[in-house]
Amino acid sequence: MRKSIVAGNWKMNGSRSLVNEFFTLMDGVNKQAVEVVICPPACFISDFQGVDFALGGQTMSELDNGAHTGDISAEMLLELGCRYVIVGHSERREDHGETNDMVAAKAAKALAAGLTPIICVGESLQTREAGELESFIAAQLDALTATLSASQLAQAVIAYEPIWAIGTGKTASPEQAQQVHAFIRSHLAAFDSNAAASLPLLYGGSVNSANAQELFAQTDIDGGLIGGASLKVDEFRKVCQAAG
Ligand SMILES: O=C(CO)COP(=O)(O)O
Repeated sequence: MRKSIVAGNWKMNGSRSLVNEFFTLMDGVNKQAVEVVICPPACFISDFQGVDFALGGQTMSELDNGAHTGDISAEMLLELGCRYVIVGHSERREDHGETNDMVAAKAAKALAAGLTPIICVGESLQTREAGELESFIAAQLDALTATLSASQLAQAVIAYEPIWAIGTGKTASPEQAQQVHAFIRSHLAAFDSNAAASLPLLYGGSVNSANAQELFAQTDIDGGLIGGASLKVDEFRKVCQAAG
């Protein structure tokens, strides 16, 4: 049985008062059935001390330390109590020029340090309409399998986030999402069938309490990576409940 995971990516949103509202998040959520993760801006991570859900960073450096202004290391995230870190979000790829190889290096560094990377992949509308969806995602996955061992891959999480569905209110249909998740799993199976079968695959892109249940019910969808709907505690709790 693969683990169900619902991760909230706050992006560059939130405040200390929003953090305080999230101390009740797990009321009525079945903790045995779903692993809940909040990835706030790094400056708020330590304000979550004592919560009964997991914490994650939104990005990290592939380097250990040094003269890299503004960056944060795996060790620092661990020291703040994180167990997860998002790597390769399309917004990082676009805003900060992160390449497939850089994302793979970050994932490898996270795993070596003992963090679970939530590795994001996903295509733009232009790529999808050009019929290049599978080759585009295959290239993103191939960079990972060129860098990670099979046992490392088995400890990672992959999130499929079609760029055209992020923050647009335009969710992939459950069938569209399932189709890509099945492709990801079968592509990774050529590298290592055990890792491909056991790896949690999350869907992200305009998930909310109204559509979560149907998405999470798909065979190869093991939970979600949630943006906008993770900023309201009542709404996010319902999304977590839909996975458990
Ligand atoms: O990018 C996302 C999560 O990482 C998805 O964002 P939305 O849920 O706001 O579409």
